[in-house]
Amino acid sequence: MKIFNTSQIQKWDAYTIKAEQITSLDLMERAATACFDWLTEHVTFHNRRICFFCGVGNNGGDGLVMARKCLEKGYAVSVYIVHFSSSQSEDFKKNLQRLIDLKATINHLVEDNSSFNLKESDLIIDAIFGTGMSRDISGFTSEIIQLINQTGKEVIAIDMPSGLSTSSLLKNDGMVIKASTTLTFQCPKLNLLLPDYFKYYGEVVLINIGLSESFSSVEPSSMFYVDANFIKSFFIKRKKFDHKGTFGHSLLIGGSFGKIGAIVLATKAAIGAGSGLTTAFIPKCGYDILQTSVPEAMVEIDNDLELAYFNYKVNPTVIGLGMGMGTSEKTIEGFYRFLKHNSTPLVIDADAINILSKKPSFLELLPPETILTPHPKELERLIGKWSNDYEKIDLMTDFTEKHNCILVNKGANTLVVYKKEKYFNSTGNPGLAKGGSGDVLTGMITGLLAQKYTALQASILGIYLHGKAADCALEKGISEESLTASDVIQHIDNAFAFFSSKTIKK
Ligand SMILES: NC(=O)C1=CN([C@@H]2O[C@H](COP(=O)(O)OP(=O)(O)OC[C@H]3O[C@@H](n4cnc5c(N)ncnc54)[C@H](OP(=O)(O)O)[C@@H]3O)[C@@H](O)[C@H]2O)[C@@H](O)CC1
Ligand SMILES: Nc1ncnc2c1ncn2[C@@H]1O[C@H](COP(=O)(O)OP(=O)(O)O)[C@@H](O)[C@H]1O
Ligand SMILES: [K+]
Repeated sequence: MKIFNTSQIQKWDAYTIKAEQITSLDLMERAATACFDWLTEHVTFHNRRICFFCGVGNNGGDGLVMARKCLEKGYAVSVYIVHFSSSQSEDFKKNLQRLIDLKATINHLVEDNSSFNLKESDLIIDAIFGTGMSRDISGFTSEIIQLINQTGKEVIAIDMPSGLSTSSLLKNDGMVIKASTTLTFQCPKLNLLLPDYFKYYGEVVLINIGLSESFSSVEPSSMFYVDANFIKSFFIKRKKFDHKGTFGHSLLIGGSFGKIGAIVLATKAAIGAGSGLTTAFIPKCGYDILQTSVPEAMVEIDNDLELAYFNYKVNPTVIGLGMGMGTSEKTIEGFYRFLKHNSTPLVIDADAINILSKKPSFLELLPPETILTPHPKELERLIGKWSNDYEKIDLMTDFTEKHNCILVNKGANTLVVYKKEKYFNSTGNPGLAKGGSGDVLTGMITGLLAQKYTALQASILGIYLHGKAADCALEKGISEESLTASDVIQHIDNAFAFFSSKTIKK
């Protein structure tokens, strides 16, 4: 799914209105009804008042429609109109009249009279500003936002938490509604994916309001939300006469004394992701462990306790390396010699990234489109510090352009950057925040790259399937707390089941 900015969203709304021959009022009714339906499924109305804080633009209009729907159901409702401007949108005015016709009590919040009283059990709906927020909020509107935040009550934001733009840096931290949930229309917005603003948007729910697909398929964007449909657009199904040679040979290089588990996990994950043949190249001390725990893999050995010579014999299609590798002098020297002679596509993780950070000259030796999978700390060592997410994305862009590589910044909504293109993951959960999860991801990406995927496709498919496998594990009853990296590997088949034609039901 493409990620659009405010002006593109406005164009999308207008295009849909024209294509479907509906009015903007109809579209507002549709959007607000979808939010109301979500509320009725997810919120308890018993012994509770729903307080709608509405601006005077179309976002406020959405709030008014929802308030009307609540009143029609007999729910307790209070409506507060925040008069931040003397001009009101036409659809706002029409919906205000419909609410007045229902004899609803409307509270008007203006510069000199902006106080309101909330009760303990009140639920707040934030419909002050949506995608039309175009400048810093000031005056009594900012006071209202601060007062709402101070109540500490549950807030559900409509489209955007008021005060947060769709896709520009927030200059005035603190002047934004802190929502526990944001019901955003049709597609995610950049600012609803960035870690910096999580404290404002909370859980993000995509509300389908039926905007025209023909618009989104032609409107250009360099930012994408990686969901199932996106994966389907390039997923390769297996054919009857395919054989193990069709799916490449993955070589996983890593491990050191005490960290053989990392390479075991990565090797299993490469096999689980569909690698045709898989070899692990490890220090001698891990030989029995690997042969016993991953009988499907071949094993070659290096020095006793750590990697030093990188003298494997196989001729792989792709190499994934760094997991549990350590950063001893001997390993660094061996890694350098390896890079000097290697031309096989690479997936680089963990200690191998740390070595590249220590020895930036090694970066020149990477083959084109090498995939690097740093977690935030490893990323910082590699590209330097950033003061906000926008700066981080700029630094990542520059780095990938300079070194012709792909960066996979791991975490919630893992971000893949390849030059101007940005891909945000939609799958995964905090159960993945545990040692070993990243080793599984590297193994999966390596196994996918060994097949017929491009480096960018393998990265995107890898992050999606990895997160999806973790989500499937939770659906099977495993808790976020107890989820292990091995559970993720065991559920890779469930993740594939969404795309693959033949699946095994567990
Ligand atoms: N279009 C459609 O068909 C549909 C739209 N939908 C809904 O509409 C929302 C977008 O509505 P919107 O464009 O009216 O913008 P909104 O966020 O309500 O605010 C606009 C007002 O705020 C003002 N303003 C801005 N910044 C300000 C500031 N800092 N301080 C003070 N004022 C400020 C701005 O003034 P201006 O910049 O024009 O001077 C203008 O008056 C969207 O999020 C969704 O909820 C859905 O119903 C689906 C169909
Ligand atoms: N809160 C979270 N939500 C979703 N995914 C997460 C979260 N925390 C971590 N992950 C995922 O778990 C993996 C952790 O990788 P990493 O930090 O390298 O772990 P390790 O090195 O211990 O294996 C990454 O794929 C990351 O995207
Ligand atoms: K809002």
